[in-house]
Amino acid sequence: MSNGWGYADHNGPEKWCDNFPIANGPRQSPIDIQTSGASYDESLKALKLQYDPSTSLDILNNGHSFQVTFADDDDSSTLTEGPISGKYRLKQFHFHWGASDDKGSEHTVDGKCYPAELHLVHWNTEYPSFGEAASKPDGLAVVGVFLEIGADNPNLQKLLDAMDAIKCKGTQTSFTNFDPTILLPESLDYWTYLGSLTTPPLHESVTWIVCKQSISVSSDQMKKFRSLLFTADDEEACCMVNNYRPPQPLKGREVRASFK
Ligand SMILES: NS(=O)(=O)c1ccc(NC(=S)OCCc2ccsc2)cc1
Ligand SMILES: [Zn+2]
Repeated sequence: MSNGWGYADHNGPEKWCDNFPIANGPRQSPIDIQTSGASYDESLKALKLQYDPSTSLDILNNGHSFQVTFADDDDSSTLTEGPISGKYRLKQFHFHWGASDDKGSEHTVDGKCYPAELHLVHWNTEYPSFGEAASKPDGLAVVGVFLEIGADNPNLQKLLDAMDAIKCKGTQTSFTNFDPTILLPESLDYWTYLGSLTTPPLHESVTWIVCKQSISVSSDQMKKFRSLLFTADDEEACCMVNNYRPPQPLKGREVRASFK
């Protein structure tokens, strides 16, 4: 059985450098965002997220998280402005979460962990495809949104309802007419820095855009995330929890804030 990467002791973040030496590179993600070290940059524009719900295709358990994939063969769902130049197309969104409500996010803020983090993954249309863009220094832009324990979030319900159909690794189901805009917080104030994919292949190709404001999720809704499995239906069941990489060294990078 291939010993692919994962989040267990034998194949987790501390072992990724064995097969992906960039894991110890100069611009790895996530990071701890130390708010006192973030500098306000008045030249940063507001994020412009324009998503067409008809581009949502399906929801997949890929054995590391669950992701909703979007048609990206035209500019129907894009990210522009913000810290980036040009136009980036939405490819997919997914989440990272913990085994309990006290952990689960990848980025942290002054050492604070959140129970989950949403990543909206976009690729630079300067390049012909996601796969081409994924290895370029300006190839990707990921918008990160923290989930914080509070009231039930009705905007997560369609995702939660689909989870019964994608319990095991490799399962997927149609997931159409979904507008990811409903997952964004009211304020789009953000921190931004140059980083990487937070899972192998860990390409240092991501402009990270982390929203300051979180969205809510209830403890019960988090339990539904934790009902997913890392494993396929013919394997011993292993709950999909703690699928997050811990913060990585900043190595002198600048973190800018779009807000005072
Ligand atoms: N957690 S993350 O947002 O940094 C993030 C986003 C995408 C991916 N990887 C994807 S979508 O890979 C698709 C396969 C691929 C193709 C070229 S490089 C990887 C990994 C981590
Ligand atoms: Zn992610």
